[in-house]
Amino acid sequence: MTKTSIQFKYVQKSFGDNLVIPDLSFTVQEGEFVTILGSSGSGKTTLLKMVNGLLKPSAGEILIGGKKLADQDLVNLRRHIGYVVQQIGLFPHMTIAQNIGVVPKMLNWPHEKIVSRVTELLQLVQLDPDSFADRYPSQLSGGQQQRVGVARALATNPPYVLFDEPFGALDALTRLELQREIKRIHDSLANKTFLFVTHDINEALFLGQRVMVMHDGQIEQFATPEEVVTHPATAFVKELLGTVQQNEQLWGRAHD
Ligand SMILES: Nc1ncnc2c1ncn2[C@@H]1O[C@H](COP(=O)(O)OP(=O)(O)OP(=O)(O)O)[C@@H](O)[C@H]1O
Repeated sequence: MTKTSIQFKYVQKSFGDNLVIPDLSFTVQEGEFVTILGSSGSGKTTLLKMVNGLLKPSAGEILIGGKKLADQDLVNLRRHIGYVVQQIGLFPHMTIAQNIGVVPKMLNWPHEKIVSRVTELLQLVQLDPDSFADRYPSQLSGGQQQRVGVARALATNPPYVLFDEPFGALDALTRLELQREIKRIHDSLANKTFLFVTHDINEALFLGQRVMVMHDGQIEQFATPEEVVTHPATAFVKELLGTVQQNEQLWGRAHD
């Protein structure tokens, strides 16, 4: 039986007079990989930040694992929610191992447990522990740093992981490689709910078991990639998909 993991009920968010999210309701099931796609300023980051309590809704209710977010201790909640962002913010003066182990250390895990968890996570994100554990962030490529960011977010084995444009700054090939990796990681970890914000339509369609298309703080469509492609629900979704087709046509023409 599927279990509800994250639920928004009539959520509204304003910044001052600016009503960014007028009325948002949706449900994500435990273990789902949901991608959130939308134009710039459509409220995607705001949505993610409301899930981990960095922002509070102006009205409505959010439930995480069936419990009201408003009633939960935020420090404790964030330990159960991994967060990966584009500017991943590794600590420059700490080694890769120390960066990944930062939260376990804060939680007073024994040293041996941290070392074995860091090794396991480096292997999971396909960075050889012998070669990478003792390096510093500046000695890694952008793609490798993002892998460390993913490892760090998974350190305490959180049931929920939020990704905000994690691969946005990477070149196309590295991006493709990391997309495959993140899909493999989701498949290999049981019951982890991933919410993944992206501007990239192909990325959203490739990764998401369901894709949420947002525009002006509202959901235009929330469906499987197949459904989105074959039955775009609104003119906006159609237009968005049209941009990909247009790119493909241009590409085709360039290679005629
Ligand atoms: N802290 C804030 N104070 C005031 N306005 C904000 C704040 N955070 C976001 N906004 C506004 O809310 C709207 C939605 O922003 P948000 O960052 O959620 O969009 P987004 O879909 O993630 O955009 P992008 O794809 O460009 O990152 C924007 O108009 C933004 O200017």
